[in-house]
Amino acid sequence: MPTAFAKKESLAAIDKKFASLGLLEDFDFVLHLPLRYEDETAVHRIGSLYPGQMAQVEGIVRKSEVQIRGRRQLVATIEDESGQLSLRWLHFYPSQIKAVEEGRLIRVRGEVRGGSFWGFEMVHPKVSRAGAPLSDRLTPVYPATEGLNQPQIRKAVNAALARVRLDDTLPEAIQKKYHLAPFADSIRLLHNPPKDADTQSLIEKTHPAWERVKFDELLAQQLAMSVARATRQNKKAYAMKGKGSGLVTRLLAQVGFALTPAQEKVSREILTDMKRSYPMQRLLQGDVGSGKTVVAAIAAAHAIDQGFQVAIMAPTEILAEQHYRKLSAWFEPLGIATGWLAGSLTPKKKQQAAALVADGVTQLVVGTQALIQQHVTFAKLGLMVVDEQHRFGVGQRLSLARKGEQETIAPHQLSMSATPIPRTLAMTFFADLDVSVIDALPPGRTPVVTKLFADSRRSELLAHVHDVILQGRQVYWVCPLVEESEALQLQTATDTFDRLQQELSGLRIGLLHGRLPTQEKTAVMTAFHRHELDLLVATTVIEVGVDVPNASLMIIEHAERFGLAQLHQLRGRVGRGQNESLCVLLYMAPLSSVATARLKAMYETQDGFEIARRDLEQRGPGEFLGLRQSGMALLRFADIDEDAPIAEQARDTAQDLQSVYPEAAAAHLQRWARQRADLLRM
Ligand SMILES: Nc1ncnc2c1ncn2[C@@H]1O[C@H](COP(=O)(O)OP(=O)(O)OP(=O)(O)O)[C@@H](O)[C@H]1O
Repeated sequence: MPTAFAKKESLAAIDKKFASLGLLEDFDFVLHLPLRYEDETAVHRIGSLYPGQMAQVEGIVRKSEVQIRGRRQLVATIEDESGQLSLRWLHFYPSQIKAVEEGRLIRVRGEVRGGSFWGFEMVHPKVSRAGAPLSDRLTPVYPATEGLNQPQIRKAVNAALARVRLDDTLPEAIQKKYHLAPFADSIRLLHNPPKDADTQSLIEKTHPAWERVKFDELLAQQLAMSVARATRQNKKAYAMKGKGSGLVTRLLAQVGFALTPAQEKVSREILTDMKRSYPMQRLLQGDVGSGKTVVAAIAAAHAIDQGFQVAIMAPTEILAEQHYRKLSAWFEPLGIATGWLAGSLTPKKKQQAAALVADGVTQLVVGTQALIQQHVTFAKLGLMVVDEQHRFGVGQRLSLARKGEQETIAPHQLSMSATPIPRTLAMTFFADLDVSVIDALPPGRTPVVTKLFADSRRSELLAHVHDVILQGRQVYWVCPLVEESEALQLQTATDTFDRLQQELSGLRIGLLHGRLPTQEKTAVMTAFHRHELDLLVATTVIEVGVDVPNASLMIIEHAERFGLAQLHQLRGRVGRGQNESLCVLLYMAPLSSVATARLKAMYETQDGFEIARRDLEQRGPGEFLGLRQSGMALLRFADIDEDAPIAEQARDTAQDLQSVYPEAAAAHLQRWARQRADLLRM
């Protein structure tokens, strides 16, 4: 009896371990696909080994001894007719010493390392009897966890495979169209590769069976996004259809310029959304300096005019502060109560600001993520504008989504981004959003001239800086990016500042970097805005959104260290006024070919979409969209970079399925998205 009891106990413990891997139901096991495969189907010749290879060889033990080299270790050498291989164990039992006694013929398996003077070696290889029958198929290796071994997982997977039906969710027509392997065959093959399977393509995940699985996963993602969209359309929002008092018109008179046709078009799209009784979820894209702020202000004016509150959130205080400055200058004279809520406020001030928001006194509140903290409540939030949403972390985005959901009536949401996302990519990865694009710059902009300068021409450049400042303009000097170390980055910024103060004595120079206390940051930025500073030495904190039209010269030091999108954003800080502007990319020769291509792109074009296209070419969508850092890449099998073509097919298929085979779409989503629906929605 005690043994049976113990067995039962341990089964429960194993189930718990499986559960920790997300394996609860049969289908979870079915989709628990191998991480990789081990190839135990062949014995390699020692002479053919290469470093990094997982290999299996047979040979005679020529030498075997326990050595004390720093620590006690068992070292052996085996030999076949093609060469010799060293074996080493740092932990070993007496039985292992015996297993590699000199003169024995053994089989070993492990990773080939080294290539030193002594040749290749294997550390802690598995030893078995030479001449034992070879496996006739690849051995799957599954994602595991502490306390679960491969045979246990294999057994559980195969048991699940025997129980479930692996019906194909995809209609035959679709399978044919994209030459997809059947689902059931693919799954069985991946768990138990047959003898004649193409080993290489299984290991590299290019086998048709893998392609089918990736296709299905990406399809599920696409379907989930479109379900998210449908769900949103079933939610309630305030339909802002009233006539209002003409606040939008008064705002437009206040801003002092006429909208461009592009701004008019996107404003119309946004206002149309806000008149609907389900929440808007629109992404407003516009190249740097294209004038997104005024469009957000129009949306805000429309909501406020109908009695709603508006929140505008930006990822950094500098950016939020600037929005606040601009929007309050527009709205306050019109009698609209604006508020400011950011982390740097004293607790008391924060509380006061939050109380005014909660009471509905504040009509327009601007701030950072402090706006979505739990204790902040709104009397009647009608519109939430989020600038540069992709810069917020996943957690913040989730709480943003939830903030809306808590209310029975969700606010309309407008996201803004200065990263032009190529259309196919946007359709693939933001399929649940509507997208508006401001595709032309405001009039009267003189294009920024971009010049490449080798660092050796620095003194020439300093003379030019002097001239520009004497003409009453302002200058940005962007410090080199030091990605590896924030401390070093800071040091570089301070050094540059000190050096420029000497080189350009008599000029008013300020320093702005991420580590400054917020109040100082604000003070420096305000001084630059008011033209109390001539030159601003800055790190990339100024990358997004900073808008000082009088600044007409930008110098980017060590431009070769920056990414293309980043250079474009930085350059966008100048050329915002009437003055002719210049952006100087200072580089340190010699340049790598990638850096040359990047700088050349900057020199050749100013079109954000073209730059984005080239950036995408160089970096791939994962890096481009920042999905890796943001944790948005929630795919288990597909890779958004390598499998982008499959993602596009999946996107088209999702549309086909929903319109022609809605049942198949539902079944597919059910199969894949059961535990992931919450995450996929992001
Ligand atoms: N229609 C227009 N006519 C003239 N000037 C405009 C117009 N629209 C916007 N501007 C001005 O252009 C500048 C850039 O606008 P804004 O700051 O809104 O750009 P943005 O799209 O937010 O760019 P970024 O992403 O770089 O912050 C501002 O100084 C703004 O006042």
